[in-house]
Amino acid sequence: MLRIVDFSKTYKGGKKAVDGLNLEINSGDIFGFIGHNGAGKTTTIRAMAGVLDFDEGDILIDGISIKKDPVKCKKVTAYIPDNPNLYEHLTGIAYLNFIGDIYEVASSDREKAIEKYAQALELTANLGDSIASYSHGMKQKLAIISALIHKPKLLILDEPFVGLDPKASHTLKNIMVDLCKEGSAIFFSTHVLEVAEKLCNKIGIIKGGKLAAFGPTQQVIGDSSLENVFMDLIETN
Ligand SMILES: Nc1ncnc2c1ncn2[C@@H]1O[C@H](COP(=O)(O)OP(=O)(O)OP(=O)(O)O)[C@@H](O)[C@H]1O
Repeated sequence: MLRIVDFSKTYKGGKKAVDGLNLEINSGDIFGFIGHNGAGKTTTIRAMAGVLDFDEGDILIDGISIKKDPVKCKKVTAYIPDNPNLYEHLTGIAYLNFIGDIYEVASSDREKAIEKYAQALELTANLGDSIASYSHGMKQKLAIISALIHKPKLLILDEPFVGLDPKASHTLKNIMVDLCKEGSAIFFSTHVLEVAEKLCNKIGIIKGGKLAAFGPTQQVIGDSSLENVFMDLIETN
């Protein structure tokens, strides 16, 4: 579903944020992308989502290069940034319908998805309100619902649990598990290692722009814990 091949990104000014990254995620995988601040997670995620240009390597979604056909890739992908920028002057429901229109989701499918996820995330009563009146967590919930309307084959989330209350975090985890059971793949970054350890069947640890560990969670962790493995990797040069 996702193949990252020799991907590197150097920002203007010469900062090489990601250096020769290779990894592969399949349908049904929940992949947790771990790394210290500035390790290169958001850079990778933004390139995957088609919102950041890059010169070196390629990123293939469902077999299609994000460089060669970004529109086709975006049709099967949903991306929730760490700080979603929503259209504040719209109501929640108008925003969801706007996204449904962009992805050409039939109105009955759209209504079902909105009802299901708004109820699960307890946002139904607020959908008629303007987004400008939403709290940070409510905006995040709306962004999550909007990402699920077209049933993406690849769901990309940057720090999805930050700002969500414990119940909403629990609900989101269940939604992620269900989505993967239905054949989607999920790629998310997090600093919450306990969540990654419990939720993910695959883990990648990025350090200084390079992949320091990658594989099935059990293989990466062994007899240790993700926290211990992470600390060992980060502290060795
Ligand atoms: N627009 C930019 N211009 C120049 N350098 C950048 C830019 N964006 C990120 N960087 C640099 O690239 C490196 C990787 O940043 P990135 O945002 O990908 O890290 P991250 O792993 O997501 O970090 P965090 O956990 O703090 O969100 C950092 O050294 C950062 O300073």
